[in-house]
Amino acid sequence: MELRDLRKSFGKTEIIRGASLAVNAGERVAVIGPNGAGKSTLFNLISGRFAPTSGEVLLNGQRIDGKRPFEINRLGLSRSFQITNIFPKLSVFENLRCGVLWSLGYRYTFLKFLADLDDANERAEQLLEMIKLDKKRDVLAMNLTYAEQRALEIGITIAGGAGVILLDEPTAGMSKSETRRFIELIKEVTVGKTLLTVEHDMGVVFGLADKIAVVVYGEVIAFDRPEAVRSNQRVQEAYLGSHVADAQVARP
Ligand SMILES: Nc1ncnc2c1ncn2[C@@H]1O[C@H](COP(=O)(O)OP(=O)(O)OP(=O)(O)O)[C@@H](O)[C@H]1O
Repeated sequence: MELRDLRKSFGKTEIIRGASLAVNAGERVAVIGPNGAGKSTLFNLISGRFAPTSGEVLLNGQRIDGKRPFEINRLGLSRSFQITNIFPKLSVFENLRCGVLWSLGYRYTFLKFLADLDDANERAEQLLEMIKLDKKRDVLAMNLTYAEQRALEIGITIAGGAGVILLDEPTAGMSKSETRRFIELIKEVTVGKTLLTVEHDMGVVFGLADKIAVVVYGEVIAFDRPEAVRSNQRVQEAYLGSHVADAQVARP
């Protein structure tokens, strides 16, 4: 997955200001940066929610910028849409099956649907075990705990077998012990896949990431192994600068 001099303006304000990044297949990357730096906007550009103002996004060497989210999904990039994407009144198994069928391109093609239903059921059963919710197979999604719902969301995200997975703060709102377990789960289900997460929690960053991309004012100012990023002068200055700025804003 590669970004080349990516730019995005909202009105007259340039929010993404020439971001470049080359993520190798199979790497787990945490995208960090101060509030408002443009991390979510970058994810929106990669997943096709927004079209860039200029620059390129490549997936497996193919340009995907300007394509629609479902087209990008079919090309092998899947983004978690948080728990709003879960059907609360369907069971865990049914939610996963929907994820599988959607990824196979089903909408209302009923005959095709019936022919392939066995495969979808089998895949949904596999996913159920992968996200460790097999004991909750027939529980309605709305009756799961928060952490279980987030696990289900990951299951739906990986349902189609995409090679590149984007997760936006996957452990947000979890307790420390839930977070620890969840990091392990994410690692397990993304083995061999390329993973990008937007993350604020440094425990998650260092527990999960092979590499860290630091976004500041719409640019990737560092992209390296965690230890190297930690000692990077520019990163320290950017974080210190933003903390000082926050503290000044916070002062009455
Ligand atoms: N659709 C939009 N229209 C106008 N401005 C936007 C839009 N989306 C984001 N922005 C602006 O772009 C800037 C970057 O926002 P973004 O959400 O990408 O930052 P972030 O790094 O994800 O922040 P946080 O860590 O707080 O989630 C912000 O100033 C935000 O107000």
